[in-house]
Amino acid sequence: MGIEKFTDVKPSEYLYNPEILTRLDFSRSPATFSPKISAAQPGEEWLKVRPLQRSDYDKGFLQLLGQLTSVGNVSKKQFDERFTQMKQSGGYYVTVIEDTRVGRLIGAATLTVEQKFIHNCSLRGRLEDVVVNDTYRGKQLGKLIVVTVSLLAQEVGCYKMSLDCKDKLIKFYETLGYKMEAGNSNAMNMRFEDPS
Ligand SMILES: CC(=O)SCCNC(=O)CCNC(=O)[C@H](O)C(C)(C)COP(=O)(O)OP(=O)(O)OC[C@H]1O[C@@H](n2cnc3c(N)ncnc32)[C@H](O)[C@@H]1OP(=O)(O)O
Repeated sequence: MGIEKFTDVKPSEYLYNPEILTRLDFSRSPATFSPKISAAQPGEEWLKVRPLQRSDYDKGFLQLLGQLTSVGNVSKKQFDERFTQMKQSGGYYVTVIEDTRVGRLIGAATLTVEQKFIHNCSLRGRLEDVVVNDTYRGKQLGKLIVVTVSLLAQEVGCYKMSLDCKDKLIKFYETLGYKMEAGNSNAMNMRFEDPS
């Protein structure tokens, strides 16, 4: 298994430049992998970590997200339009793991990058929509996809990365370098209408 070259698909079909994934240094993460794996070398020949592609509509991307939350009935046209909008606006790093034996997506996580004026026009990352297909869980793929997008945040210049999660996942994220900050770890929401 070698470092992926990403030459099989036209660059325009990727949501972001895939080459950036080959540069991530997994030794910078506090996560422990046993055996050792990384985005470039995910441990099996048939596993590929890569940016979302336009054609992933047909590789079960929305069904995978359906294991995280309600997705609704998104048509191929809607998916295509959203993909184009995300690509044009930049700052959306939807990252997936594919089982190439079956051509299906089995893991996903998103880094979104907010542009700020504060902190000297800084960038802040948010970790969103983390999911691993239930038949593939417990094999380090959750850690792999979260560490991948967290290192990606650092690589693109974010000064911090934040997430919201259920209480039972706090330990999982702590092992990957996320911390509850005393007096500053409350998530609050104002809900408008149910989008699904
Ligand atoms: C920011 C957000 O998006 S939060 C939303 C997170 N996503 C979800 O809840 C969707 C449903 N759940 C999932 O998709 C998966 O269970 C994930 C992504 C949370 C974890 O994926 P997995 O591939 O099973 O994780 P992985 O095998 O890398 O597990 C890493 C460690 O976390 C622990 N862990 C994994 N899932 C959970 C869980 N739900 N609760 C507690 N601990 C967990 C594992 O026991 C493992 O511990 P170990 O390293 O000591 O053995």
